[in-house]
Amino acid sequence: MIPYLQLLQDVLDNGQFKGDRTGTGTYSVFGRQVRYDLQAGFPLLTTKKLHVRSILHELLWFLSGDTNIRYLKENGVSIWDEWATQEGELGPVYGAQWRQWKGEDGKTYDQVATLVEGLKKNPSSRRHIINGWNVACLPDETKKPWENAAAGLMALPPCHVLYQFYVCNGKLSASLYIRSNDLFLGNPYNTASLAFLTHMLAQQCDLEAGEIVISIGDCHLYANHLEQAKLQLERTPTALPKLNILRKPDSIFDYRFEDFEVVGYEPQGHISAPIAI
Ligand SMILES: Nc1nc(=O)c2c([nH]1)NC[C@@H]1CN(c3ccc(C(=O)N[C@@H](CCC(=O)O)C(=O)O)cc3)CN21
Ligand SMILES: O=c1ccn([C@H]2C[C@H](O)[C@@H](COP(=O)(O)O)O2)c(=O)[nH]1
Repeated sequence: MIPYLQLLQDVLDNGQFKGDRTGTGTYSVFGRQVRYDLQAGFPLLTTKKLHVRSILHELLWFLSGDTNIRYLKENGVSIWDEWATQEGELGPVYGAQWRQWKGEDGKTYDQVATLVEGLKKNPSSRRHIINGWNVACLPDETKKPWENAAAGLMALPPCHVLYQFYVCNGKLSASLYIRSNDLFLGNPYNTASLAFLTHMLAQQCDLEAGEIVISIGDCHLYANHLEQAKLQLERTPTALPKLNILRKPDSIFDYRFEDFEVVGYEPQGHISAPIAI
């Protein structure tokens, strides 16, 4: 996970301070790219312990098209609690746009099903995209996330906005644009989630997993994460774990939590950091 640690150092060295929506303040750089070869190991941070359960359940929840935190809470995952309404609603966030993008004609579009079909039938295509940025559903910036959700708008606009997939020489690679990235808390989740998704899609399409490439717009460290970032940089990264998927489900929508086994994940201790809401 050297590219991640280099990015942390980059932001510590070059980040400019600016205020932000949450009132916390961040140090940021604009426009960065990191890449990981999935054949070299599964990209989980070893310089702090990540809650892999949360990452995997969140991805399965996105893929199911669900936008209520009930499923996450039933599985002990609390990472979306702060943005939801009392009823657990987040409005039409990722799951809704991925699986039920609403067209003007009342028709809904399943971008994930279309993606898998396209990867299988027309692998050389340059149009393998999932896009979360549905302008009609963006929140009213003057309202709180849960107020927007209650009004049927997204609680937060998507951060991991645009996914593109690429098939070459029997390998599936993925590129993700993240418009705004919380480098200490969000980025490690986004990286591992993209890696899980790429392995799942590769399995469904009888391909090997290739590379993941992450391009970041506003790449920031919250002002109250600086000490944690420095502590992590004092640590030496160790060998990456390996992902085993224990069966081949019938479709991309049939994966269960128990199907995944991460072998050899031996991270250093967890480093806690406050989340900016
Ligand atoms: N400020 C901010 N950063 C984010 O990364 C973020 C948001 N907001 N809002 C929406 C989602 C929710 N995500 C989150 C939310 C919380 C954690 C977090 O607190 N992680 C802890 C462990 C918590 C757990 O997994 O139970 C960590 O130490 O990684 C991570 C990602 C990513 N997103
Ligand atoms: O997957 C995610 C989701 C969210 N984030 C971070 C990036 C920002 O710190 C906040 C969102 O605030 P905005 O004002 O909407 O940019 O959440 C992330 O890193 N990854």
